Parts: sequence; structure tokens; C-alpha cells
Amino acid sequence: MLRVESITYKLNKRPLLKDISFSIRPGEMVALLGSNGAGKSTLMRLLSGERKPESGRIMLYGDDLRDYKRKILATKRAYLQQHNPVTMAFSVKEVVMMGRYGFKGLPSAKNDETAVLETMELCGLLDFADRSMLSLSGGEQQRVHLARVLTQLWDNPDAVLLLDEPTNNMDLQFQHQTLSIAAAMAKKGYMIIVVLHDVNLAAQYASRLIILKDGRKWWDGTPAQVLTPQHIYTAFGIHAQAYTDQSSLKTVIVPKEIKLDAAKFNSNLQAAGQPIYNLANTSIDELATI
Ligand SMILES: Nc1ncnc2c1ncn2[C@@H]1O[C@H](COP(=O)(O)OP(=O)(O)OP(=O)(O)O)[C@@H](O)[C@H]1O
Repeated sequence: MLRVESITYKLNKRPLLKDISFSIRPGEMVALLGSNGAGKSTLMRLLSGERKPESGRIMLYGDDLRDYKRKILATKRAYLQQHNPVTMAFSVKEVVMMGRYGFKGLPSAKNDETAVLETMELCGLLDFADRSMLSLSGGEQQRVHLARVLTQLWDNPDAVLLLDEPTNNMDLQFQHQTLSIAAAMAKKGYMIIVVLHDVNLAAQYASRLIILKDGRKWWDGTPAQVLTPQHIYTAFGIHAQAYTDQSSLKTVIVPKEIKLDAAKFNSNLQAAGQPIYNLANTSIDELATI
């Protein structure tokens, strides 16, 4: 069980996370949603140990994360960051194998080769094994990083997997493949926390959703409880309808098309002392009527 107890986090005195508490049981897959800047990645950085909470604590199976030995924690928690820049010409297989570096000297090191091959197969990478990372497309690189973090936890089903926007740059098939891998791992007992922007993907694959807004946890529950039109409007400022798909019984959100709000843009520009013409010499009033 992972328990987040009333954590707060400030950067340069600005509170980025405020009094956040929740727990996750083995077998749960929780999607973290919220608008840009809501605090999702910051929360993931705290869960990953990259940053420390200002107050509160994060407990894993009853022990504070800060009390774990680094090597043990590497077998219990893996983190796919939002951005994974590649600057050196490692091969795909070498990058995936990096997920096992923490196992040197541990009994599970004997599983390294199997873990690498199985996760590469799962992420559609076997044909790429010897390719340089620098030669891959954005979506292919993302699949390699996903395989790397899966490899890290491959033989430890009571671990926590933190995925920050894992479907970035992926095509439709691999977005679904990635989330179905995560959901299957949850069924095996892993605790999964995944940051997503696509609320429908979240509703399709996660058993539970948490919405953050302005650094606070606003809603936490099943997709049907959390994804109501009112909540969507409060969290994202967009009108939407919510349905239950009759064949899958999953919640589906259909956002309403938005029109540019010319009056708002014009008054903001005027307040900033700018003329009201900008894009290609077209007034925003004209753009809004196109
Ligand atoms: N190093 C930093 N310096 C200043 N502000 C920061 C820094 N890191 C994060 N922030 C601010 O903290 C807030 C939360 O950022 P965070 O990256 O957690 O948001 P997010 O919910 O993951 O957003 P997104 O959906 O855009 O990825 C944002 O307003 C961001 O600008």
C-alpha cells in the first residue's frame, strides 16, 4: 500500500502542492488528471523521491520512503518522467537494460536478460534492439523509456509504477497498448499512478481518477464519479457531456467545441496596451467568426 499523508510542497515560497492525501492499494491503477500547471508532475516528482515534501510524508508498505535504502527502493518503485531527452547514441537494448542497473549484486539480477527481452517484445521493440536511440522517432523513443521502467520492476509485482504522460508522442495504437500494459500490471498487483491528459483514455483504463486543481486534490473516485460535466468544467474550463458507453459501460466524455472568445482576447490585449490586431493582420473578431 502507498499512502500519501497530507503533503505540501513549495518552490521559492510559492505553494505548488497543498495538503494532498490519498492511498493506493496493490492492484489499483489511478490516473492523475488536471489542467496544465495543476501540479501533477510535481506530485509525481515527490512520489519518485526526486523532490522532498515540505511537510507530510509518503509511506510505502508502512515505512516512510525516506527511510528506504536506495537499492531496495529501486526494486519497489520506478518512474517514467514526462520528458526523457536522449543525447547519446546508446542502442535501444542498452537503454532498456539501464532499468536493471540497480539490481547488480541482488539475486534478481539473474532475470535481467529475460526482463529486457519480455518488455522489449511488449513495447514492440524487438526489431529495434540494436538501433541507436538518436535514430528513433519521438514515439519510438518513448516506447524504449517505457520498456526501461517496466524492466526495472518486471519481477516485483508489489512495486509502484509512476508514469508521467507515458503516451506522449505515441500513435493511437501504442497509446492504448501502453495503458493496457499498465492495466494488466495492476491486475498482477502493481500499484500504478499515471498522469494523463486524455480523460477518455483515463476512464477506459484506470480504476480510479484523481483530479488536481491549483495544487489541491479536488476529486478522487471512479471514472463515473469523477468525470461529471460539472467537474470537467471546474477543472478544465470546458463544457462537456458525459455518457456511459453501452457496450463497455465505460464513461465517455465529449467536449463541446469552443469558439474563440474575441471580446475576452481584445479586452486583455487592450489592458496590456496592445493593438487588437495580431495574427497575420487579422483581427481576433474576424478569426472568431471564421
Ligand atoms: N522549477 C520550477 N520553477 C518555477 N515554477 C515551477 C517549476 N516547476 C514547476 N513549476 C510550476 O509549478 C506548477 C505545477 O507544475 P507541474 O509541472 O507540476 O504541472 P502539471 O500539472 O504537471 O502541468 P502539465 O499538464 O502542463 O504538465 C506550474 O505552475 C509550474 O509553472
